[in-house]
Amino acid sequence: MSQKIGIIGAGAWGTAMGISLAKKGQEVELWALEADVVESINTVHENKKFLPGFIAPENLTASADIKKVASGKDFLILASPSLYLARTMKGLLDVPNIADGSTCIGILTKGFIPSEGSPKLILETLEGVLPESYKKNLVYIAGPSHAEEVAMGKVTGLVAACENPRNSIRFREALRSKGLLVYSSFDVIGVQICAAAKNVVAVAFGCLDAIAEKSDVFGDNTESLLLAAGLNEIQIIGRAMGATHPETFTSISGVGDLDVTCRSKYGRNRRFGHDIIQKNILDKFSDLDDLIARISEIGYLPEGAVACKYVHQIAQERNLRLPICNGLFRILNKEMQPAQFIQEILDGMEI
Ligand SMILES: NC(=O)C1=CN([C@@H]2O[C@H](COP(=O)(O)OP(=O)(O)OC[C@H]3O[C@@H](n4cnc5c(N)ncnc54)[C@H](O)[C@@H]3O)[C@@H](O)[C@H]2O)C=CC1
Ligand SMILES: O=C(CO)COP(=O)(O)O
Repeated sequence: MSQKIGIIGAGAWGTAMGISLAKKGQEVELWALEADVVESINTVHENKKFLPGFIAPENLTASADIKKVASGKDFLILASPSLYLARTMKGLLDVPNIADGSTCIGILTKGFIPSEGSPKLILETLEGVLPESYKKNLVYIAGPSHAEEVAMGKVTGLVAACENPRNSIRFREALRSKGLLVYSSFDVIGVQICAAAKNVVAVAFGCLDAIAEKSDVFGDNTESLLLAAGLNEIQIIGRAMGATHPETFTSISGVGDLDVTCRSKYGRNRRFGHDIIQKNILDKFSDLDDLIARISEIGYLPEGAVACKYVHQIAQERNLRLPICNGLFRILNKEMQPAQFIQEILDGMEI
């Protein structure tokens, strides 16, 4: 039976998910901030700005009216970048099917949300904003899933994490197709940490990858060393923040997503690491706060740069030893030259 699905955020990932769902026959409406994105999806069935080259079925439509997109939907999928997610959600609280809790909500965003105290996880933040009935009922969806490959229908595995198994199963059934395999998890904290922190490691990986291209000292072996040490740091953060299932880190949402984000040609965090070394992209920013405030000037979205600020704060507050994440923080904050970076983190990391 066709279900009504709204997607908030027509970037590459929201659009690719919309294409996948529409191909399944679901009725999908996408909210786009940009008028030209609405226009291009509704006329030529392509998101020319964020996912060019992929044609959507006609049952995927777009609108600039966010409340209309959220209204009357069985499922609502949030796909905004972490910087805008909480603000965007607050604009939807008076939509009747959200106010009464009848729409099942899933989140695709990867990152942390700043707060007055310690940075928060996404579900924790949204639970603080949404009606009480959404507590323990939001579904967090992550895994190794570059938008381009999902839009192509390449076989992809996702994890739907929720403390209420009824909701993860509802999302699993709604999303799954021949190309999209969806598994359930109860470890909402572990899956969120993996999704946010792997982006930080992937920026560091991109730096190493660019350095290794011209190096007699670093190569593929060194990259695997960084990847394994990065997974170790992700586990340290996860354990400190309350991940409940150790196997999350070795699942597709852990090592799987870390691997694809570090190694895929589509990876933007990896690309950002490359651009730090090859294009001196940090030259135009004074420090990490300046970079985050002007992130759109990069021209693509490296969530790992934003998450790095919050991982650093969490590490300081909880006294966590994270040489890769903290080393990258010092680079992005202009406290250390990229050239020093790799050797320093290799000297300091533990596997
Ligand atoms: N692209 C991918 O392959 C995947 C992305 N994700 C995650 O999905 C989230 C969204 O990423 P993408 O779709 O790739 O983004 P994108 O880089 O393709 O698009 C940027 C998005 O930001 C929105 N935006 C810009 N300024 C805004 C504002 N002031 N208020 C609200 N929205 C604003 C744009 O409308 C657009 O939807 C991120 O957290 C990302 O880590 C997760 C898995 C895969
Ligand atoms: O989360 C992703 C893949 O699972 C996307 O990673 P990038 O943002 O680095 O492209």
